Amino acid sequence: MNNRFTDALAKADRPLIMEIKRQDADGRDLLGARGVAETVERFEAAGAPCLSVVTGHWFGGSENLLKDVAARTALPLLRKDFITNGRQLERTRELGASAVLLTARVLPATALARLTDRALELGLTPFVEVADEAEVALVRRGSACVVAVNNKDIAARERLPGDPARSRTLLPSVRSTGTRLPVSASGIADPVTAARLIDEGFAGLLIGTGLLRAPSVTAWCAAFDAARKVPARGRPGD
Ligand SMILES: O=P(O)(O)OC[C@@H](O)[C@@H](O)c1c[nH]c2ccccc12
Repeated sequence: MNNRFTDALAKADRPLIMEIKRQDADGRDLLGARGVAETVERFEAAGAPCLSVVTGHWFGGSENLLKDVAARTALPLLRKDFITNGRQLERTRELGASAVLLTARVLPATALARLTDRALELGLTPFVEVADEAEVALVRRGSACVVAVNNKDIAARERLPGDPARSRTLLPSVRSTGTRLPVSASGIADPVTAARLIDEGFAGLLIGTGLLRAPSVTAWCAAFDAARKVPARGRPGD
């Protein structure tokens, strides 16, 4: 099985899944003059272990964006979209991703189970996003998945601010799914909040807007490293 995404995240000193997203949920541009090429370079230079690419049209994404990013980097890629069928999973692999978002909030339980199995069959890591206890209970084959708590509400199209307290509350049950990679996702902009989530036991964080709007990704990461109680080993640039 292809575990490139999970291996890279598990080994990372700075376990930040940096996200490339064209627009926020209100249609405001997030890439600016930098465009895709420079954004990928900035994230790679900051030592990202893997990247997330939003192909969902709510956020200005497309399959071409994933193709474009895959052509520019060898880092493992997560595709973020609203996946509902097996054909989209096959396409995700063809486009060069090694992990795929499955959103518990928008999928019937049977579909979530079927898509988890199919993703694993195809060698894709399911990145299962949950927002409450009932959704955590739907996760299957957790030990083969990344299980991520979404701090924002996808049903409100992520227009409301995120609340990292949701991640804290759900961490014990997320762990009980068997995942070795609990992740906190969305609405994390401040490096000190990010550091606390890692100190509290999250194996990774998924950050889009916060890093895309940061004047310097390197400076953001330095502030994150400095705020961590357990320092990262052998950081790039040390
Ligand atoms: O930009 P943020 O607040 O850091 O959020 C990132 C990510 O979690 C968000 O883009 C996202 C969460 N669920 C999704 C579903 C589809 C597309 C995108 C998403």
